[in-house]
Amino acid sequence: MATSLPLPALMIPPRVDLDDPATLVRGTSEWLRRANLVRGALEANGCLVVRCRSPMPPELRQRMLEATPELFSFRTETKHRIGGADVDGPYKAYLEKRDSATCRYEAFGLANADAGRGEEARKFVARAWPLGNDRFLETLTSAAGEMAKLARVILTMVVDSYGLAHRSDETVAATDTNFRMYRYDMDSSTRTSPDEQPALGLCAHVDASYLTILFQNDVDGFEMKTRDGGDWVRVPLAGSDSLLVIAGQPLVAWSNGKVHAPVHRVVVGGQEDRLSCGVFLLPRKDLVVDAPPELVTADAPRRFRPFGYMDYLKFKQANGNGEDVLGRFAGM
Ligand SMILES: O=C(O)CCC(=O)C(=O)O
Ligand SMILES: [Fe+2]
Repeated sequence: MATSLPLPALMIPPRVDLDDPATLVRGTSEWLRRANLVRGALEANGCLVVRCRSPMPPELRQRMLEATPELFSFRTETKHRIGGADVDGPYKAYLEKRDSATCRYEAFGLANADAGRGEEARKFVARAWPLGNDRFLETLTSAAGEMAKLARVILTMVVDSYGLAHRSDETVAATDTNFRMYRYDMDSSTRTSPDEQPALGLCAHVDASYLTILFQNDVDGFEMKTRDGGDWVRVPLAGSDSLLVIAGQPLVAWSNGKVHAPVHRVVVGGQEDRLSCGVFLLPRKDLVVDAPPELVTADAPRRFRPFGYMDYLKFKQANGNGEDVLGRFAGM
């Protein structure tokens, strides 16, 4: 007989309406009001939902999610070839984790799909479909590009909201993006039986991005810890016109500890694959991550030493994914 599964408490993140950031004019009181809401949410629990139909329309999300199963249906060797050369750091070009009871997902990553003339996306699609797949290419280029745009708008809002509008452009310019597509696989070999506990799809971790923005199909499973600790809480699906925004540790360091980067994980256990996509807005590889002098004051003494982003990634890879990793690496 099926046992009832313990359901985690729900955590409803604050929602901020950024329905069309293009109509939000930087520097206006309306821009600043919403920027303050975004920053407040990132400081409180490192997490918010943004309502956004442009630049990332629901229709494009839908198209992207519908396109990914075809990509995941290639043979494993082909998937590694499609992924291309591994990029440095945690965001591998193609990653498969299904070997243990603790993780079961696979993901494709695409660095800077929005840069230049979309060369990276074109190469990616050509590796998968040597004869071309214009529809997939268009979907991938648009989705990755629009998500990157949105992530940069949100980072601009955060920096502006600290009263540091004069630093926003340089901060945002010194970023890379990585667009990722995930499948939490519920195929017959890994499917949980009805009386089995839900399994971890993605282990508990903190993100190595400034910001991560996610959307998914209608299979939930995203769980996090709030700033005050305690049990895991489940974040409900954001809804078809909304996206989930999470802060990562580089933003904690940049904000001198004001922003919180939540530990989060994905729990799966239903009968249906969970598909998700997201953009990671990352400090550029050569960047020294440091809090701006305005955020280091007598009342808020320096929390972290300046550090090279790549050095942080290497440390994180070697020393685990926990919340304490930034403090151990760069804490003062
Ligand atoms: O798939 C998801 O919803 C979460 C992915 C995630 O947390 C990550 O890759 O860092
Ligand atoms: Fe994450």
